[in-house]
Amino acid sequence: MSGPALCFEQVGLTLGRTDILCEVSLRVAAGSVHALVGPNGGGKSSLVKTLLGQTPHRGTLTLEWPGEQAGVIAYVPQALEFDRALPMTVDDFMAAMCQRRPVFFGLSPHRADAIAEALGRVGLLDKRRRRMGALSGGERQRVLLAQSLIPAPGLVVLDEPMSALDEAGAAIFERLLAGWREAGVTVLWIEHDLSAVGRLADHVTGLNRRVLFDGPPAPTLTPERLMALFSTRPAAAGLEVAA
Ligand SMILES: Nc1ncnc2c1ncn2[C@@H]1O[C@H](COP(=O)(O)OP(=O)(O)OP(=O)(O)O)[C@@H](O)[C@H]1O
Repeated sequence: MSGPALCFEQVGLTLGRTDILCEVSLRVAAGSVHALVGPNGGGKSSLVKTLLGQTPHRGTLTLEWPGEQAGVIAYVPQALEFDRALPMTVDDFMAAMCQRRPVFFGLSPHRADAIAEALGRVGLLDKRRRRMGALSGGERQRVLLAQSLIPAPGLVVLDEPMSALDEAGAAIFERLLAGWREAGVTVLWIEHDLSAVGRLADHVTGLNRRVLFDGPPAPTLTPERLMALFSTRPAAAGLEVAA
């Protein structure tokens, strides 16, 4: 399914007395892979939370879906902790995320094939009966990616999806990203690995409470801009658009 364009206009967020986001305006093109980069605490997850309706905000936020109806939004969080003793298997988790039928009735026949296919795509078919709490961090991250595939999304929101992945996991992630790109899905991707962003994103926005730069990765990710972005004090400068 083709993805929407996203339009953030003058989005602001203040929690307590702290300004988390200040006048953030940016556009994410339909069907593009758009990376958000910036320092810890720079407001990337908060911006995503405004998009997902999880936090009140100022300004406007528009999703422009290509058809009459809004499509599916998939979200892959940074991490998910599970008690090691919790008797929830990978299959149970996938069922809870992807089907309407209560998990205690088992996998819905309607979704079983899709769940098997998604777990196969992330290389976890052989671990489907393992408890979520017994998986490694990277394996859990792969499960989080698998659940984002069902039902087929038009918009995928990723919060540091590669942080726990090894080389094989990163290759799997890259294949998923290529699939989304090919299908015209819009991907908004928070990432700290700037070389991955340079290699895989169509567009990158530098965020530290406000937008410090915005453009295609190659001309935009200059040492000077990165220095300004990751310096301890958020720059007062506003939007800078790369050619
Ligand atoms: N409920 C809250 N009340 C007050 N401050 C908050 C609240 N939630 C988040 N913050 C603050 O908002 C700022 C932005 O946090 P956010 O998680 O959006 O940053 P981030 O760019 O995603 O960081 P990271 O790269 O570390 O994941 C942080 O300084 C954080 O402490």
